[in-house]
Amino acid sequence: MTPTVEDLIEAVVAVDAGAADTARKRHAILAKPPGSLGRLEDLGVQLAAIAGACPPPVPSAPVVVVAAADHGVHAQGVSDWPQAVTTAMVSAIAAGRAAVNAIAGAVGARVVAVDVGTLTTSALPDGVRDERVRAGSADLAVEPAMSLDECRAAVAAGARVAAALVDGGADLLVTGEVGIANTTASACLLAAFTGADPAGVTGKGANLDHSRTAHKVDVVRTGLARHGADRDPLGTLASLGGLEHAALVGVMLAGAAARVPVVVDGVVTCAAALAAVALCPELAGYLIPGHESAEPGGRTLPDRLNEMALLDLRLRLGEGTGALLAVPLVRAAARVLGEMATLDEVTG
Ligand SMILES: Cc1cc2ncn([C@H]3O[C@H](COP(=O)(O)O)[C@@H](O)[C@H]3O)c2cc1C
Ligand SMILES: O=C(O)c1cccnc1
Repeated sequence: MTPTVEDLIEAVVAVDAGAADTARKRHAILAKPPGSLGRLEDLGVQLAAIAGACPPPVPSAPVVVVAAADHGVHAQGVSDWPQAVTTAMVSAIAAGRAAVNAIAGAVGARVVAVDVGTLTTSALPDGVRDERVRAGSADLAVEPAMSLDECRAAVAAGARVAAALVDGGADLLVTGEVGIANTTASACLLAAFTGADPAGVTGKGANLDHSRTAHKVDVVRTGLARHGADRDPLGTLASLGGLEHAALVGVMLAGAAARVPVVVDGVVTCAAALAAVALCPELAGYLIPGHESAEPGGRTLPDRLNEMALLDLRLRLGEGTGALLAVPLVRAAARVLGEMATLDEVTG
């Protein structure tokens, strides 16, 4: 039976403060000046807290889940790309030819594409999981992007995929997405969940012409105004988010429920992460901000987690590319705790 959103939230337990403490103490006695591995030390502590063990396991089977969906808000002229590009990119990913595939290959991660709601009605390419809830979300500027039931179905779809991957041995989940116009929906979620002014979290996405960025901000304002301020997190996600955002919320919740770390990518996955943390505050301990997107909302999740992102490479693509590049850092942080000698051991 597919778990409900409430079941998923309930299944996430707080990370282990005792294991975190053990990791902090270990860092203090390893053969290095205490604190000298900086952000990597905090990451090691987080991995220990997630696993409930120090040293934490070194992830050996990372999987990037690329959730794909189309967006009705495209009708407002917020992206310079036709919606057909979403489906084209799903095919490219299935064929192993997208940026996410190249980078996943470089860091030893598996790529799993999940179609939660493209406009395509024909058969999906081999290897793409068909979890389509509906053919694209509605235009958030004029009506709720999804019904609550559709939103719940998309969360459940993502959770199903993540649970199956973890059952199959995945020990690090990496979030990715494609969906033309999804930076508009993301800006709505970022503004709704942080209280930021839309102008501060809305950017050019996939190179929207500069002259139309102000219009994109207006569309985000319209969506926020139409949605109302007093909705609960699931209502906010349904009204303003995309099907891929909802599916990624499910991936994050199911990953955390299985005590698997989840690496978050750029602004689109950050928007999903903020929705997920609003639904389930305990989830925050399982999220690793992989990189800081060059989009204006790039700092929202790191700020919410009170932690710097692992990388800043001026990336602004999505697909999971930035989060994947952080995978070697996650492995390194675990290896430091598991493999280094103590200062006493080396000085005899
Ligand atoms: C060829 C291509 C490949 C992509 N891969 C990721 N995105 C990224 O850009 C899109 C969001 O930007 P906007 O909101 O401006 O439409 C999403 O598909 C996102 O994953 C792409 C965009 C394009 C054009
Ligand atoms: O940071 C991102 O996730 C991003 C930026 C631009 C376009 N698509 C995604």
